[in-house]
Amino acid sequence: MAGGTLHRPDGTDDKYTRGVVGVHTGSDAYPGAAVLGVSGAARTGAGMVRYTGPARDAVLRQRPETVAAEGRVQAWVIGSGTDPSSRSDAETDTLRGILSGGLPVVVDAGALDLVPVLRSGAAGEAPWIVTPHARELARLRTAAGLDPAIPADLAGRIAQATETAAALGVVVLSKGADTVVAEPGGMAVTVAAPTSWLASAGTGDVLAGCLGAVTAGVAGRRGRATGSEHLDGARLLACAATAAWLHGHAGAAASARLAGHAADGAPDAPILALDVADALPWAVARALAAV
Ligand SMILES: NC(=O)C1=CN([C@@H]2O[C@H](COP(=O)(O)OP(=O)(O)OC[C@H]3O[C@@H](n4cnc5c(N)ncnc54)[C@H](O)[C@@H]3O)[C@@H](O)[C@H]2O)[C@@H](O)CC1
Ligand SMILES: Nc1ncnc2c1ncn2[C@@H]1O[C@H](COP(=O)(O)OP(=O)(O)O)[C@@H](O)[C@H]1O
Repeated sequence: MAGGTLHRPDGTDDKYTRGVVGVHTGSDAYPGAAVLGVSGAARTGAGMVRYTGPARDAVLRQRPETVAAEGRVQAWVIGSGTDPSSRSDAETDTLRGILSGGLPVVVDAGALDLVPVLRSGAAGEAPWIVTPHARELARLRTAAGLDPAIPADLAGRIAQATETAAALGVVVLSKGADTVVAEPGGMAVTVAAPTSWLASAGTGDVLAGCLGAVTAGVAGRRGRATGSEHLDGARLLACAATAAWLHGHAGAAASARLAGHAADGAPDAPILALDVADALPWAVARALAAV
């Protein structure tokens, strides 16, 4: 699963070959989502996380290694912790600029509304991974002229994600206990979460950051190897599946750790989103050990 998408740095690497993630998320209403996404990206092993959104102070308090300045980026994360109904025109212009920049973009939560607007009638594919939960996917499908009904079973969710990916020309990561990833060419992968303690506020923000880091890393290494950092749908699908796996296993590891590996065998405990971010290095180590 992690073969080709994760990489143990060696003596030839620097922070740019390891991937720079640009995170433009959060708002006055939801600064925590920015902290969670930046933490998810940093803990997945990004070479650098740049943060360009409005929650700078909160982000730097939690993660002082974050670079809060514009500069080179290999993949973006946008939308987490934002509400399109209160977005300013200037902010919409900023998001449109990121989306039209040609780099991979993880599009979450409050930026999802821009995807059908920009992709309707557009030719080819865009290097974007949209990360809706069930209700956000229904909204996205309504805006794209597709049936918004939430499917009753996994087969229906796979068909729905595949259809959405083809219609919009983007990769779709449909969140839930089973995360379904589909790309515009028709390939789809399902990643089952090993724990449902993940169903708590903010874990999706951590996933978006984790996915940004995996994607930036793949783009950075591809750029060094081939001179082009472009990632097609199949590569973006592999990044998304890897991030879903890392996120799920980080959640399970955090849950087991917080249960204290109790002598009576109690295997798991509630987790918070930041616990998931903090356990991501363990999941990366486990995935790399399996390559
Ligand atoms: N600490 C923070 O700052 C956090 C900020 N968050 C942000 O809060 C904003 C609103 O997020 P919401 O997800 O509540 O927004 P939505 O407006 O999409 O969700 C609201 C409604 O959607 C339904 N819904 C939510 N998740 C669902 C699911 N998985 N399946 C089916 N229906 C579902 C529920 O009925 C809920 O009342 C987003 O921008 C998000 O990024 C959240 O991520 C939580 C943590
Ligand atoms: N029942 C569940 N079992 C396992 N994982 C779940 C379950 N429900 C949600 N998740 C995962 O938790 C995360 C929730 O993300 P999201 O709905 O965006 O929440 P938030 O916006 O609060 O971060 C996703 O990664 C999703 O796949």
